[in-house]
Amino acid sequence: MSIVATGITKRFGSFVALEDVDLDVRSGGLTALLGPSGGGKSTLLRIIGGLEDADVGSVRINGVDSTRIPAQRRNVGFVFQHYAAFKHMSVYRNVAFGLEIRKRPKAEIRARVDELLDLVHLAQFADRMPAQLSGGQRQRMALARALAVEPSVLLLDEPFGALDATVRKELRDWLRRLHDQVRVTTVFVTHDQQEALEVADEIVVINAGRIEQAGQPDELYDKPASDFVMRFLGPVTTLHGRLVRPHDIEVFGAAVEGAVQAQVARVQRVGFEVRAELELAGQTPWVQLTRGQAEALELAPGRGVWVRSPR
Ligand SMILES: Nc1ncnc2c1ncn2[C@@H]1O[C@H](COP(=O)(O)OP(=O)(O)OP(=O)(O)O)[C@@H](O)[C@H]1O
Repeated sequence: MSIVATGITKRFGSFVALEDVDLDVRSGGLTALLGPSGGGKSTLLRIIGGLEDADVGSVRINGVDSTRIPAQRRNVGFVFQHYAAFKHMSVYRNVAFGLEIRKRPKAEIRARVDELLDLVHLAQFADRMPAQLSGGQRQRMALARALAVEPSVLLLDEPFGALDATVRKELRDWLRRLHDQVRVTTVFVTHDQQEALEVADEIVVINAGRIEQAGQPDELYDKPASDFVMRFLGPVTTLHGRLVRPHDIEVFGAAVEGAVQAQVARVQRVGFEVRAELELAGQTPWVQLTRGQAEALELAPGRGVWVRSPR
């Protein structure tokens, strides 16, 4: 089920939240809307889902013009950062809810809910109440509930935003695997570039109401269309007046062709990597090396090295 949003403009009073935005999400993909806070990601997601109306523009879901179709009839599943579970219902009933109000046969509901609880690894918690789950388990329940009614598209707004770093990391791996299994067209909002790079097939970078660039993760990382995208997707430093990735700078212990001499100002170890701040003709670029590279170069403050910028 593809999603095509065309010429979307949305204002709140005189504030322009989205300006003439075009988005094309292919069927079965996992697409991240990535960008800084306030850029318009959630607004775009809400417009796709029908929770918000665009002032101008249209939304087509699987070829059908959905612009005027209310949210309940768009057949989309939503998961938000702070998921509103039914507190007085068990995990099982929370997941079954959408099917029960659609008056599906009991046996069918049971089979579907069991299958979903297996899928989100919550089968053993079916009888618990939401308050007895961890944050990560609750978000998995939310995913199961959203998937229960077989939505044509799944819209996730910072689904792991409220969880700590370790659980976030676990859930991203899990979401990737889950998506490989169910293949439902999914759009998720995140401001975390690592999350987008690890999980998404396609990343759409949104800033100040506009799309900066859309493409596959590697494409955006290797060929950013603007300094903004380059900065947003990973660490950068300036060498010879040009924005480059610190790990793309080559460092040598002796003069080689195309390299210029610099002096090591500071060396910092961060886990498995080493960052060295250099002094080079009044500039202070920094480079990122492996521990092995740093040891081979005997990197230490005051040492002279030769650096070559990436092509
Ligand atoms: N209902 C509203 N009324 C007024 N302004 C709004 C409304 N909803 C959103 N905005 C404004 O529109 C802009 C875009 O908001 P949006 O939530 O889409 O951004 P975002 O990129 O998702 O950011 P975040 O990650 O912080 O949620 C923000 O400046 C926000 O304050």
